[in-house]
Amino acid sequence: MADLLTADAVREELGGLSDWSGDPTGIGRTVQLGSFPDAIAVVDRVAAVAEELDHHPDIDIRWRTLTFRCVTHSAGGVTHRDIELARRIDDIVRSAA
Ligand SMILES: C[C@H](O)[C@H](O)[C@H]1CNC2=NC(N)=NC(=O)C2=N1
Repeated sequence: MADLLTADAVREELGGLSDWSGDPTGIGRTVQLGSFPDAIAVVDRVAAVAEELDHHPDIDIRWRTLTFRCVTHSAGGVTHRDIELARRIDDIVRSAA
């Protein structure tokens, strides 16, 4: 489960995550919400999912723009846990947009 994905595997997974970019050192996406409270609400929902998965994204908050970065810190790179977290973040962003 904590196995590092190869560069090819990361590229392949990114093919199914059209808003994400990255490489084996990490994947990320940026999203702009309608307001600062809307952005914080998304962060709050992502926090709940991160706790559920016991896997946490790095989050940069700038007014209503959020940047998520997913990397498995303990493994030192991207694993399937990051891909799953990215999909769950997309679900939340989609329902907030
Ligand atoms: C003990 C617990 O599993 C951890 O320390 C988790 C928590 N969330 C985590 N999130 C991420 N992104 N990488 C980790 O290595 C990590 N470790």
